[in-house]
Amino acid sequence: MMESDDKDVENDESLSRIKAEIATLNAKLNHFDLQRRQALNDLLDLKGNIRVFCRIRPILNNEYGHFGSVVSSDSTHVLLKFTESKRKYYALDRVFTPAASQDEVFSEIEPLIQSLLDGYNACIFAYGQTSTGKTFTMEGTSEWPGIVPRTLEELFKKAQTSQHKFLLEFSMLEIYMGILSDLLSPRNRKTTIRKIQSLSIRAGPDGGIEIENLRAIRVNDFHQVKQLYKLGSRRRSTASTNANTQSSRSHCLIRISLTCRDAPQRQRERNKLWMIDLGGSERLLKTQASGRRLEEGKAINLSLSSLGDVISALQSKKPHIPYRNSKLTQVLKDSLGADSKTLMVVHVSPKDEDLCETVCTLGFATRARSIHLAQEESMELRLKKEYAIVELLKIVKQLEDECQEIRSDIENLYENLKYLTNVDSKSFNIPEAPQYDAGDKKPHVKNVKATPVLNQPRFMSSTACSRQKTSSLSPSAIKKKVQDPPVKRKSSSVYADSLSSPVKGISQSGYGSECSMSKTSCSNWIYNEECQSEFSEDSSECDVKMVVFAEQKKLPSTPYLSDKGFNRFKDGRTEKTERKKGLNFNNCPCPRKKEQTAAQIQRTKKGVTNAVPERMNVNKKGHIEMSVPIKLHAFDSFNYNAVDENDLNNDFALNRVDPLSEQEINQISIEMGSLLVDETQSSGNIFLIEDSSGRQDSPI
Ligand SMILES: Nc1ncnc2c1ncn2[C@@H]1O[C@H](COP(=O)(O)OP(=O)(O)OP(=O)(O)O)[C@@H](O)[C@H]1O
Repeated sequence: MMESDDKDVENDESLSRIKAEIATLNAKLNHFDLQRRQALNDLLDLKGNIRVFCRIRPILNNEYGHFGSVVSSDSTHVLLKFTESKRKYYALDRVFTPAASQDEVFSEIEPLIQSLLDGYNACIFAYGQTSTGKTFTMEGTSEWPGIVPRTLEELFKKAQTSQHKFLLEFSMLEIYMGILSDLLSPRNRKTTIRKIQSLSIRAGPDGGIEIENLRAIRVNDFHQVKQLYKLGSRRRSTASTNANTQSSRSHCLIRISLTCRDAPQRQRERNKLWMIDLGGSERLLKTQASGRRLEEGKAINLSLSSLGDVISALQSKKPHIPYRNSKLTQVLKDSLGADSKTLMVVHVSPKDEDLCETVCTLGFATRARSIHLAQEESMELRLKKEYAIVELLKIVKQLEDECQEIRSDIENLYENLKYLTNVDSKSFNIPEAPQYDAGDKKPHVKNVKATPVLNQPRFMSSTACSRQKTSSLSPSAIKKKVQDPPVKRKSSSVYADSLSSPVKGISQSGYGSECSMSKTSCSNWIYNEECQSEFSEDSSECDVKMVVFAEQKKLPSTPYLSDKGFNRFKDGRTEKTERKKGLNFNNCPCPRKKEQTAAQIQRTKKGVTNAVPERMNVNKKGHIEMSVPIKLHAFDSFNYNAVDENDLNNDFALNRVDPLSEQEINQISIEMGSLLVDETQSSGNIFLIEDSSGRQDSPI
């Protein structure tokens, strides 16, 4: 008897000891997690809250013509070769060559995911001329999944291993000719765009933006979200155009809302990520679009122009941000600017004949990065910034490892509890975590040699002493040090690469001839001889005229570049070509806007806003959707717009998607011409259709 009592006491003591240890570790975890969060945010701030990448599309198998005028001169510059002597460099945050894999592109997106879990809003855009690979980058293929599926998968992985509970909701909508429609709403096969309810936008009680009646479907795992994404993608409006047989005719917006109630240290309780495959910018004259395609093109161009206006106004910290100019910018109002992170991947074509559109796209990209800031930044400051980024990356990695180690220690202790008591250890009441006193146990950032990102002269590299000094700084101190250089002071979100001479040298390039284009990008940028562009807030449709600049200075040649392009013929032969004296710029747009009368502006605006679309999901033949064999899954509830308070704190990780039984599936007629949610049969359930036809176009 005595022996058993002794054992009980011993057991109790062990239990209390383990519980106390768990509490201490929890406190330690919170402490390090907070530091990691701070370091990551500093890192992203330093990189810039609005980052712009460029992806050059590879030459496709069936493509022929002249190539070679668009090259990436290094990892942050694109070079356009207009003629032998006329070239222009564009600086971006990162340039992806035609050979870049989806993995490489995603590696730039990944840090953002942790930031999302930390409560920051984020937007990822794919921008570019039609057929340059926006959908490929965002959606990808089953073999090469793009940013959206990868981000969703990673987000779930991270949310599941986090010590906090997250509620994730998925929404998908498109903006087609100014009409907002829910891509996940229940529809029957005969639903046309006329019948689709156009969603309205309003300001929420907390000042955020709310889209009325947009479904926010709770998702518990990647499989669920994958089904929804597939459904929404199929419903998107696409059509065959001269430029692309499967051209997206709308902006497709995916929204993931994250809610976390048990992490007061998060930036906000509810935040969101937008992933947006923008409609392709087009030169309407070149595509020779007419009728509906023309109207679609105009609507896309108009809203892209408004997006450019907003990003530019945010970058230059204007007091007025013109969000109201388009539905697209209205929807994104609370997710652009402030502490939100924005990533824009602009896409360009490798073809010489698309060079004019490429100029426009890169003009848009440069504006989004805010060129005036780039010009102000000195080489010294840039080097400091690069160095600080390397240091912060190390700190973030170290803190992440630290947190991971603590998490596994906690898991082990819970296992011990379970062993001692034979009860599910998570149901134990662990005391409130005491404040963790870091003392001198703060994660020590080793004195790491700076890896110069640029080839800097030796005299500019840091000394052992200065490295020692910098490494011992806290993340915020590192950021501050870079932010507050002795000469100039600027805010963290506006760091942009400064460029040495080539940019200015080339800026006086002379390429000209009169031309006309849609206003999407070029018309809003008026280049002067310094290549400083002024921005026009007028987003109306207009023609533009080419300006002839003074003869440019000869550029120093770079080892990366070849003056030869090449032709690819229909029969597959290729031939190297000397660069011609000048490319044919007939009908080429140039970045100067032609004066427009008020009446003209009014007329064009009217033309766009009055257009009423007749159908949605139009396929090549003009039909809605297509017929495919399907499998059905049921979701437990469809209308998740209002989230139940109690649900938030309960089992987030439950798998709530139950496949329907064979019998149920048989009961449902699946001989339909579209992927639809049949309202008559659903009785509150959503039926998701999985394509079992082996089609290769689904992303995941
Ligand atoms: N990086 C790439 N690697 C391989 N193929 C690519 C790549 N980028 C684009 N493509 C291919 O180019 C074609 C056009 O791409 P996509 O449809 O993604 O263009 P888009 O910019 O979305 O066009 P739109 O604006 O008209 O919808 C597709 O066949 C796509 O598979």
